[in-house]
Amino acid sequence: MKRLVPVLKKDNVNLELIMLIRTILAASKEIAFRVSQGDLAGVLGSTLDENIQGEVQKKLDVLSNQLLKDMLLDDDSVRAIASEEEDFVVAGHKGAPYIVAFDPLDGSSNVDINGQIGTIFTIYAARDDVADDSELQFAQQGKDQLCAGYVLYGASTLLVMTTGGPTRCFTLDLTHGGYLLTESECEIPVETKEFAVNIANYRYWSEHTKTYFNDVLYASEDYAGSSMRWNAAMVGDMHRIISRGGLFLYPEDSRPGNQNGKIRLLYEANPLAMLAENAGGKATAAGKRILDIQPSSLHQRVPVTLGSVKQVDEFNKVTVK
Ligand SMILES: O=P(O)(O)OC[C@H]1O[C@](O)(COP(=O)(O)O)[C@@H](O)[C@@H]1O
Ligand SMILES: [Mg+2]
Ligand SMILES: [Mg+2]
Repeated sequence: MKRLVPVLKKDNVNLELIMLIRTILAASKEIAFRVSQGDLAGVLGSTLDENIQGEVQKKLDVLSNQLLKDMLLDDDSVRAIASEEEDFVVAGHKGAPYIVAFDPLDGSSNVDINGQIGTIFTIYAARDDVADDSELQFAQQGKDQLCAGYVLYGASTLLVMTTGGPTRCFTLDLTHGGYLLTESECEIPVETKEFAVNIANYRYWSEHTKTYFNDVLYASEDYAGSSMRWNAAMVGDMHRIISRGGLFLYPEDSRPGNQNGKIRLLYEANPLAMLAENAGGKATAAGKRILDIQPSSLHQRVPVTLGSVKQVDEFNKVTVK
């Protein structure tokens, strides 16, 4: 089985970027260990604090954020970082080449039930035309990501990553502690009958979104025999789609603050959109290619339609007017 670094070298990834990726993965191994210890290490449960999104932070949200933040700010190739759990951009090393954004723990509501959780990350080139700690560092379109990936803390710890080429899957080998290549080129089937959505939100959806469910998913013969899955962790739903196809939906809805849904552009939608596209899938927001969206704020949300090309197109045909 091929190890991570030789694979990245063969992909012509420069050494400095390889070293930065290794920093992120070193933090992910520490998080994987803490997650596996669960109550033994007292890491389950919530804190009394809220993040800028108004979400009560889990202890593991805070712990995984601190691990990534400390290791990244210790890396002298990092100019700045942004995180779901940090209100603002945190400056790193002056003149350094890269900036990193991350969702330290995706699927937080699964922490206390031993459900699927993960870490999502993305790397861009640092901008020299704005201040190191300016939000504008991260006002870059998703198509300019240098690297995007997630680590899934499931039965096995998996890394799914692209550096602009194929989306590849690596498995953490606990015997020597390294990630080994287990899927060289992930491919999302163009057409499937599986979809992922929190159906409990139906009442808050737009008429167009309801029409897609009523007329397409529930009524059309094409979807007879289809099945629904919802992991309550986008990384988990994403990994199923990377593995066997399907559609992930988090539409906008009428609840306060959800006019653009729940998923954050910078450290959730953009990295997963790049992985999906490089695996032959598609990722849109209200019909627009997510990777073409010009970001306007650090924690902005976008409605997400991601997965098998045929299903994404069908959803947009019905819902985008
Ligand atoms: O609670 P809901 O509405 O089902 O939302 C679940 C979604 O929220 C998220 O958990 C948000 O991410 P965080 O856990 O990182 O806050 C997604 O992973 C998941 O797809
Ligand atoms: Mg998340
Ligand atoms: Mg999170």
